[in-house]
Order: sequence, then structure tokens, then C-alpha cells
Amino acid sequence: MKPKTLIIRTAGTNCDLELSHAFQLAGAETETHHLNDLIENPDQIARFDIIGFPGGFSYGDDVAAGRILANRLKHQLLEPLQDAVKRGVPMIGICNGFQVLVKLGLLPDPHAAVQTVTLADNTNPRFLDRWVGQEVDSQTKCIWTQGLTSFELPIAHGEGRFVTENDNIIAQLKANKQVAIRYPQNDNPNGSVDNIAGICDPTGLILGLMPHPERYIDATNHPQWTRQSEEVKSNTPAGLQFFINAVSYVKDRNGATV
Ligand SMILES: NC(=O)CC[C@H](N)C(=O)O
Repeated sequence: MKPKTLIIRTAGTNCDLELSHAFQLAGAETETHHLNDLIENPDQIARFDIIGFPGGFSYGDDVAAGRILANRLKHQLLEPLQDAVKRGVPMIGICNGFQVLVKLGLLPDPHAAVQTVTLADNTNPRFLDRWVGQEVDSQTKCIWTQGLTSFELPIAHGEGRFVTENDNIIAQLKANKQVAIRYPQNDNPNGSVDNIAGICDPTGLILGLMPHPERYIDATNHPQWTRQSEEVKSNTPAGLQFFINAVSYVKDRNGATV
């Protein structure tokens, strides 16, 4: 059976269709649910093997990107989400989804569930929409980035500058191998500390990242695809690999039951 993926959307979410498509290509079944539906029936979260928090402009980025959705989740759905964490459900928060996960406190440590990091305004305070290099930290525990090293993904954000409450937090993230992805040293688009583009929780199951892997699921998504070699074009696109990794993880772990 295919792993069941829950995609959580609300007013202003705009990457849910692409995220669902990426998971389906990777071999998962998907259901997209509105936040209000989940708040009414929180028990249904227990049916899912993977959870995705898509990108977009939830609640119009009012107050700060992801803040309102994070507060609604924190006050109305934290318990079923933490139950999912305890069940070892892989989760991914992309862009606005990453902003939500850190403001909700599911990252960097879902058990503490307090906010210690954030995505602040880009240093050059503009919305950035372009492809950027990505480098996977060779030490990372992240299950989503297994087998990936360096590649490119699109970014599209105004509030993507990763910062931590203090220097201890960054030292802890490094010591626990929670830094998953960085921008190249010479092309940090938003001023993130230590060039960080994505982090995971201490188990490696929950990933949050600013770039959009769901926008690179076919060779033709890449802006240079017509100039790429046949070999590069026939490789699994790096973005799709994230979803394949999570689906394989769940299948391997659950063996014949999923
Ligand atoms: N693509 C996104 O999810 C954008 C996130 C958020 N709206 C920002 O601009 O930072």
C-alpha cells in the first residue's frame, strides 16, 4: 500500500497542488485538508504516514509570514501533531511551511515546542524569486536529503533569513547534525546565518526549508534544461528525490504493512 500523506492548507496557501503532485509522483497517496476541517476532526491526523506543510502566503503574511497559521496550529492542533511526531511521522515544511514549523516550535525541537529560531526579512528587503545552489550537509540526520549532495532549487520568498535566538542554538543545531541544507558560501540570497537554507529536528524526520523541492520534479522544470546533457536530464530531479526518500523511508520502516 502507498504511504498516506496529509497536506495542510488554509487561506493563502498556494503550493498545495504542487506538493501533492510531487508526493504522488514519488509513490504516495495524498489528501489535502483545510485547517478548519482538521480542527473539527483532529482524530483524522492519526490516519497519515507523512505530513506536508506547503508554501504560500497563509493569512496574507499578516503580522509575520506563517505567524497566524502557526498560532492556530499551536492552540488548536498541537496535541495531534505531537502525537504524529511520537509515531515517527516524517514531516516537511516548505517556505511558508518552514516559517510555520519554526513559529509553532515543531522545529528545531518538536518535543520542546518553543520558538528559538525564525525566518526574518531578507537582508535586501525584497521578494526573491530565482534558482539558487543548495548543498546538503554531509553530516545531517535528515532523511529527506539522503543521497543528495549539491544541486539547485528555486526560492521564492520575502522572509527567508534564517536566524537563531542566540549563538548556543546554532552550536546545538550543528552538534546535533540538524543543519540539513545550506546555500553556497558565495550565493547566500537572504543573509541566513551560516548560509542555512533548511534544518531538521534531532531525529531527522522533520525537515523545514526555504527552497522549493516540489518545483523541481521534472527535468524540464530547470531553467537550463535545454542545455543540459542527456545524462543530467535522465537523472531523478533533485526536488523529486526528497519525496522519494520520505516515501521509501515509510515503506521500509513499515515493511509489508504500508
Ligand atoms: N513561497 C512561499 O511560501 C513564500 C513564503 C512567504 N510568503 C514569504 O514571502 O516569505
